[in-house]
Amino acid sequence: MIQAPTKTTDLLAVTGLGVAYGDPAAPVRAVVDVDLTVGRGESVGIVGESGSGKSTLLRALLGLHGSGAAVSGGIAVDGVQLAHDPAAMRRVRGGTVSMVFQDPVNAFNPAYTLGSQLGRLVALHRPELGREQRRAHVAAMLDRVGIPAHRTRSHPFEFSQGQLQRCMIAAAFLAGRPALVLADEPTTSLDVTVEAQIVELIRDLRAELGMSMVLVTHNLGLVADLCDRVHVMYAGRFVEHTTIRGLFDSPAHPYTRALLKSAPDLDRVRESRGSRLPTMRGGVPDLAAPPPGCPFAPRCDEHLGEVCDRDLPELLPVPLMPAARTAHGTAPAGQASDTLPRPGDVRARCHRHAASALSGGTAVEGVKA
Ligand SMILES: Nc1ncnc2c1ncn2[C@@H]1O[C@H](COP(=O)(O)OP(=O)(O)OP(=O)(O)O)[C@@H](O)[C@H]1O
Repeated sequence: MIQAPTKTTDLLAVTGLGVAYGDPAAPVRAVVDVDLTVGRGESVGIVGESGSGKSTLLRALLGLHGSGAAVSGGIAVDGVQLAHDPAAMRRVRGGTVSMVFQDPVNAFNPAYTLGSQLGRLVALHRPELGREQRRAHVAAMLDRVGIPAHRTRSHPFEFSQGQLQRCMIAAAFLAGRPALVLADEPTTSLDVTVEAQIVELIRDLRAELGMSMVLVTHNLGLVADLCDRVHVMYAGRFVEHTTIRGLFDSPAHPYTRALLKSAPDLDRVRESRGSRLPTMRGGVPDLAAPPPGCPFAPRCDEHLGEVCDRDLPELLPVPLMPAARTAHGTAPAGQASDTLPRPGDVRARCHRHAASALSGGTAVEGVKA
């Protein structure tokens, strides 16, 4: 049985992380100045549109960004700095920190049976186990994720996508003793019923084993199901950091509000009766030549004027809206009040909030943040 981590310091501490691809003279800045901490046993979501840099960020945490990328900033796991130390990164990759990839089909080698691939992983991360113990461990791993042990003799192409995703979850959560699992869109390739089963499996394994998780997704419902707090990412930067309750009840950044409005749900689909569902206008800017000022300004419905086009806003604490403050004092029965946003929980990168803080509540046209 894998033991839950016990120390209280942050397990993951990312500071000023940057990842740039391509020509250094005109780089694609896929991740810019990202700070991220994950405590022991905590689950943190990262949401944003396609192309906002989520997968690049996650891959960089394990040094999987590829040789064409320039990485700057710090990545510390358990207090050990990994960012510019490939040997240290190799020591934690797959062991202390493991990863669930988006596409389970391409994550396995079609030429080898599942048992041999999982067996090699176990041998790498549990060298103390002998051959028979290793076999038993692989069978137990598969059994835990709902795959019959005799399927160790099958090849990856003999499994459905959902079964393969279960196998990948077994590899990430159970082959070694990970303290942190990075999950990149773990349900994107699955239909809704299988998605629900996989979400339940991940939730159960985390509850049982106590590991931390960073979950990257464009699916806000998945974040609500699996995370404690969330960062919203746009054009390579974090633009909002909030609690799950804060995300849905009092989103602070205009981009977060636009994301929530664009998320399809059954009620909205029913109401629209064939008319167009709301979408966000425009697209993520070219990350090789982002607009000056706030990168969301050209698409923002709450644009304040020149300041948004000129100055990049800082990530600042957001004063809670009255509704969120009230909600905090009156948590519904069964709802832990610490899941609700508290003053200081929410930070957003938006001139609107800087203006509001400076003027005592009223947004001011053209204010300098
Ligand atoms: N290997 C690479 N070489 C050059 N540019 C890249 C590379 N990988 C990603 N990018 C660019 O980095 C930016 C961010 O891509 P990334 O895949 O991280 O976004 P994402 O938010 O994860 O999107 P998705 O949800 O579609 O995976 C995009 O502009 C993409 O074209």
